[in-house]
Amino acid sequence: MPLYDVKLLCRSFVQTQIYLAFMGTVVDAANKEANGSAAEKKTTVVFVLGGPGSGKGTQCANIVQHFGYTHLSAGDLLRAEIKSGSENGTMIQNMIKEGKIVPSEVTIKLLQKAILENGNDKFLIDGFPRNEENRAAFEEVTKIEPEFVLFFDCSEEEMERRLLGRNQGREDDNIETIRKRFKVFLESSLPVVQYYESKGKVRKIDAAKPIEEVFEAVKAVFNAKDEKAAA
Ligand SMILES: Nc1ncnc2c1ncn2[C@@H]1O[C@H](COP(=O)(O)OP(=O)(O)O)[C@@H](O)[C@H]1O
Ligand SMILES: Nc1ccn([C@@H]2O[C@H](COP(=O)(O)OP(=O)(O)O)[C@@H](O)[C@H]2O)c(=O)n1
Ligand SMILES: [Mg+2]
Repeated sequence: MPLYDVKLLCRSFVQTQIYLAFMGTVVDAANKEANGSAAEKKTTVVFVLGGPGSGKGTQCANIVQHFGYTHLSAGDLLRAEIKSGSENGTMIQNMIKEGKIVPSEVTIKLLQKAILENGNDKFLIDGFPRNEENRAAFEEVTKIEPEFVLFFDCSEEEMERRLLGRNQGREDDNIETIRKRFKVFLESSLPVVQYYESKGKVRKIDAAKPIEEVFEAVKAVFNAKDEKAAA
């Protein structure tokens, strides 16, 4: 091969390498964006907390209809993970049956995936954070601070009545597990509500009232947020 052709070949090889290296960087950047943390995507998060049976899921469905949020229930995500046959399935199932809180790492991964896969930018996160570990780890991993915390306040007596009548075939809606869940709520979840209270973020709702009346109070909270944003 003439020397000239060899030089040309070498030059085109080098150019191809530079091009590939450049494209690699572009692809890396695109991947980083796709897999990036939930905070990189501008997200509004409202935590929906309250004891088991206080009406979180019921009211979240109403909020979705009226205010365009996406509802992410930590409990629903964990139950879906059991059904999917994941390697964590048995561990999650055992913890739910005992009313215990699943390690944050597992729940946060599910929440983060759901946020990133969704086109919406505002989320109701229902039943999370349920303890201090949930709260701190979510903040650390996602860097997301909740806009506010909707807290459904209801007596144990009323919550117990509702859970025993829920009829969704849940393995944890039996009196033995319900008592354990109430204990976990008082000992581990209420301190999280108190933490956000100290930051002025809690919007407390009287959840013992009928569904429609509770939703009137919920609407007032979201309307006030929208008015504040428009001002
Ligand atoms: N305000 C309410 N009054 C009476 N029953 C309610 C009320 N809100 C919800 N329920 C019923 O109570 C049960 C528990 O509600 P749910 O929304 O699943 O609560 P949570 O998600 O907080 O456990 C359901 O059967 C639901 O239909
Ligand atoms: N952040 C969370 C939320 C739920 N869970 C588990 O899932 C169970 C059911 O949660 P849920 O939010 O669906 O229950 P409800 O409060 O809606 O009745 C809890 O009792 C926990 O065992 C958890 O481990 N961590
Ligand atoms: Mg629920």
